[in-house]
Amino acid sequence: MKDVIIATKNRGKAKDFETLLAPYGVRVLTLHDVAEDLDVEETGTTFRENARLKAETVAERLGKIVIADDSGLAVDALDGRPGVYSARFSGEGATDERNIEKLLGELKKVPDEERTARFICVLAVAGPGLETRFFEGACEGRIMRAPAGDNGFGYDPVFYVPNEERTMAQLSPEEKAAVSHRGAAIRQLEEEARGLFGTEEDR
Ligand SMILES: O=P(O)(O)OP(=O)(O)OP(=O)(O)OC[C@H]1O[C@@H](n2cnc3c(O)ncnc32)[C@H](O)[C@@H]1O
Ligand SMILES: [Mg+2]
Repeated sequence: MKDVIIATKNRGKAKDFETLLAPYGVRVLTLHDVAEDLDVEETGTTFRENARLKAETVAERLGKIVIADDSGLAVDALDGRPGVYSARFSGEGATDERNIEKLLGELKKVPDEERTARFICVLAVAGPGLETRFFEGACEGRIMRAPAGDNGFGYDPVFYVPNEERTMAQLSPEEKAAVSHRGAAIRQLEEEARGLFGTEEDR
């Protein structure tokens, strides 16, 4: 079975990738499996810069092809915040719960029709002798007034997906894969980088 290395320590993201890559019959490995000690500082100011930093640092260390995911939530009423700072929105020791609490607090006075937002995902693929390539996906939605649903991670419980009439956390993993920013980015990658997950015969 072919291994696909995702340069992440986020177990929620890793689960998303397992669902997304299930059709390819590959095994998803994360930093927890291949380089637990490695902590890449996300010093960039764009998703692209941070995705590049994570992918290239880990690819260099391992001497293998690596995919990194830098993603986040852009809220229109907050001029695109928290954006690249989504994971660290509530500061030191941020958790998904505290990030959601801060977000709902900042949006308290924002009326329903102005609560539009999007999830953004940039994937970087890096490897020895390869020029790093980028693939992007987005998912449009609205920020709820209270969390709903237990699936997913991060801001999923407060991210309402209009076409599904539910929050991202109320979707099954397969349903999320079909509509999410991460799903869109992976499909882009699949289209442009055929063979990365193995040939037809390998599957
Ligand atoms: O850097 P790695 O180790 O991959 O893990 P991370 O959680 O720090 O990942 P990012 O730096 O890319 O920050 C992304 C944050 O954006 C949010 N986010 C991204 N994708 C999401 C999704 O599918 N559902 C909910 N929240 C998401 C969530 O808060 C993430 O922690
Ligand atoms: Mg991170």
